[in-house]
Amino acid sequence: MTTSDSPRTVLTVRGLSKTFVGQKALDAVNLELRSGEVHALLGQNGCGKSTLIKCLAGFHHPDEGAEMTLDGVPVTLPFEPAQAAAMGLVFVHQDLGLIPNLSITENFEASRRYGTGLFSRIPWSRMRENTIAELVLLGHPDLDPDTPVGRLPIAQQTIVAIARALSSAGEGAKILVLDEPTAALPDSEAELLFKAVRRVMDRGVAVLYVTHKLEELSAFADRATILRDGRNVETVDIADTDRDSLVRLIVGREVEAVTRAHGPQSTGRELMDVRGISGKRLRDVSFKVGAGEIIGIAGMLGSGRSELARILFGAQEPVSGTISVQGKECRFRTPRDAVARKIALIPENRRRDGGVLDMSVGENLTMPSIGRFWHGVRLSKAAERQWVSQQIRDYDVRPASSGRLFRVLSGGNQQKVVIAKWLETNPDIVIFDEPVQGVDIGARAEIFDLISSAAERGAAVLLISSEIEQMIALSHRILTLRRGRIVADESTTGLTAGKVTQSMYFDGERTKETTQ
Ligand SMILES: Nc1ncnc2c1ncn2[C@@H]1O[C@H](COP(=O)(O)OP(=O)(O)OP(=O)(O)O)[C@@H](O)[C@H]1O
Repeated sequence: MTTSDSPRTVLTVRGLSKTFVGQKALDAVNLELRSGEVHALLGQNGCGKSTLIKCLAGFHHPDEGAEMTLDGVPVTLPFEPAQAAAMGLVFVHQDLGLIPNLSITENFEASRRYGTGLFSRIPWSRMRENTIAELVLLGHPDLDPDTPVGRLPIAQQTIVAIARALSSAGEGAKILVLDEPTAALPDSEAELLFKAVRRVMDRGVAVLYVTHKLEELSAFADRATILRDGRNVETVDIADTDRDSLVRLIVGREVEAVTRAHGPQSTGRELMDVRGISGKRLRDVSFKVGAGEIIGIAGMLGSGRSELARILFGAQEPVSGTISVQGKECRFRTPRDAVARKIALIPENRRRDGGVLDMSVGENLTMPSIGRFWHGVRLSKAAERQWVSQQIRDYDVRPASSGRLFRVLSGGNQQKVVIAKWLETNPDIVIFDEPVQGVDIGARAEIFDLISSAAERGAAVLLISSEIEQMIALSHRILTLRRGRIVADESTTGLTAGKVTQSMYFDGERTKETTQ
């Protein structure tokens, strides 16, 4: 807590339940937020964090019987999103909702006037001044309000989204809710965001902060409320609670920290040879990967990591260079070509690229493996059902229901479905792009096991991740990309996260965002 005033209770929520068809997502949840605190909301995937936030935002209406006060005054439930904003509750979701081609000022204005005659008779100079004022309050006088937001690094885009949300609050912001703002940020950029949020706390705003990254909490959060299966477990002071205790409260059992999980080194059988690949960002990228080998790929956002994944999976054609699989040169025009060569990609953006939102969990799981249930001209529905139930159990997808739409699964459970669906095709080469983004502390360990087992089974694994320490723990080698080029290719024996981070950023001239 950094504010000098003694904290007051800003928000109380008592007995809040939310029932969806066939499922109680929240069961009599209580929450109390104080002015000037960062209050973490923690829990496993599917425990109800987003549902609670959406109830606070007026997006979901809670079941009858809940009570809420704001600054001691009872709030009439349910309310609509516009009322939430007018009461001073502001939200920054993982999808920041910014329009990349518009300037910072235009993004501020777009959110304010959305639906009421966009850009008609706008006093631009005043708008620009207001935008600058809001950015200055967050400690960013350096941000030019005329810059298109798509050109900013993600940390600064998040700061713009926070500034915009704060500026949109009717009576002034009382509560800022941040839903996993660091999920897509490399650890090295998170501090920039924390600094901005500390300034928000200094204004006496209560910050409700959802994260799965427990290591962030000690430097940043004051208290945490932990949910499990839609119910309160406990509210704790972070300063008095060590990491192991937090994990126990979240998961309900001990979870081993990631150990160095290297299985046997490459068997020496080369599976893929990438030579001189260039693309929009990539420049002359070459490497080989063998059966049983895990290669970690490090790099800042924009370094070309995800472009590399797309090219190797046939989702983008390279400008030049060759890809050979098991000694045979291949030209991938579409992902179908790559799948035919037994390549799988677990993509970064699972909602957009990973699963079909309006198909069921079962249909998503069987999509790439459907061939195994055809016996001649007959599709064995019973065998398919049995297989789907088995996958749901093996990958611990919650709730364990094959008929549920992929769209309504929590983020981490969507990720488990996408991983299951691809690993069950028995790929020779698997590319994981940020596989544990948004995944809870218990399921992370399971996903790391799945990555190791894929290599132990003889697959070649490419692991793109912003979590450098864990990537070193799992991989045999790390390739570091900077501005589209491989700048380091190192064995992980004795390699430190500091050294990798330095290669990611440092080329004599530190990038602007890391020096502020
Ligand atoms: N619109 C909906 N219809 C039906 N069920 C839903 C809906 N939205 C959420 N759920 C269910 O409610 C439960 C809580 O989901 P929620 O998204 O709140 O979890 P979460 O704690 O935010 O998870 P994560 O950490 O993975 O984001 C889940 O079982 C989810 O499937």
